[in-house]
Amino acid sequence: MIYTVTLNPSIDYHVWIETMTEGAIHQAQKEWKAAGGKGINVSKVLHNLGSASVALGFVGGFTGSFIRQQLEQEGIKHRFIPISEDSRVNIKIKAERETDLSGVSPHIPKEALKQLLDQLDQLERNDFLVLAGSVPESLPADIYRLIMQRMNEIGVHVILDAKGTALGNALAEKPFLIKPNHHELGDLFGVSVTTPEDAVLYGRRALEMGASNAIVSMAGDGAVFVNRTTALLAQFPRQQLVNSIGAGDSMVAGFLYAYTRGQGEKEAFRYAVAAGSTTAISEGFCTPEKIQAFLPTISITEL
Ligand SMILES: Nc1ncnc2c1ncn2[C@@H]1O[C@H](COP(=O)(O)OP(=O)(O)O)[C@@H](O)[C@H]1O
Ligand SMILES: O=P(O)(O)OC[C@H]1O[C@](O)(COP(=O)(O)O)[C@@H](O)[C@@H]1O
Repeated sequence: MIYTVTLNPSIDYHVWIETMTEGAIHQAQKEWKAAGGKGINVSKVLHNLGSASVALGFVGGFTGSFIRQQLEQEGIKHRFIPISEDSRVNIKIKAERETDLSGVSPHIPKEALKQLLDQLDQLERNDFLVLAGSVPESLPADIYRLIMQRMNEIGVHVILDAKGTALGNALAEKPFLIKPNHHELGDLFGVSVTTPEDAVLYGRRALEMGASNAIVSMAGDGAVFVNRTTALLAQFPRQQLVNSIGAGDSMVAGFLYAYTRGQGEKEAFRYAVAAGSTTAISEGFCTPEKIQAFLPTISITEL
């Protein structure tokens, strides 16, 4: 079974305005509200592709009720732990460029964390667990590392999509896959990652620190896959970005979908890129049809 953990779910409030002017009152032209947070997005994309998963994490208040309801309406299984404070709202303003405003995280009580750890202790050998997104301040900063230590005892494969210290200190627990974007990978090593060659170099450093596989996404410039034996670059024809939200999460879901259906790393990587890109160039998340149409446009070369 595939499980996703979202420690900090959100309602993503997407709003379209013509021009953003500081200090002005803006009239929205269009809006769209979706249950979000990285693990939840991975569960949504897996569901679109026909793979079941169970979404775990903390939700609370009226915003938490919306998140639960939306997953239930879409037929996505969840075992969220209730908390008393409201889940956050993340605002995505689409004008000439996109501007994001992430809401304040709710407090996660110690008992709620214990409940999550108890749930995770029930996972079974060879399950896949996606740990994705930011860590609320009330949780230990090394929570992903602590969870992974427990998962390693069971034999669960962990996919980690995190940044900063939450990523850095969890690498030693040997995640099966990490998916930093090039900025996040650069931040980890205090450098700037701007070319595929940089992505291979620093992706390999992340492997030396413990990861088994790494996808380094580079937005419209493609993506790099590295493990101990291979380094691949995926490229595709440049297209107009429509929605960057959830593109990275779609990559994680795409890789997992293809890999758990027996595809090798190269084909799973190709599928991941097609999933990420079709989310990025259309409204709403990727679908199997859009992915199938995009796959032949991707070229994969060895670096
Ligand atoms: N303008 C674009 N055109 C096509 N694909 C894109 C574009 N922007 C992003 N993507 C796809 O989404 C993936 C993830 O985007 P990126 O911005 O690197 O990650 P994240 O969303 O995690 O920050 C990229 O590797 C690529 O496949
Ligand atoms: O937990 P974080 O890092 O604040 O990110 C949460 C945000 O990331 C998203 O999951 C989108 O992530 P990506 O664009 O990286 O795929 C949004 O749904 C959510 O608002």
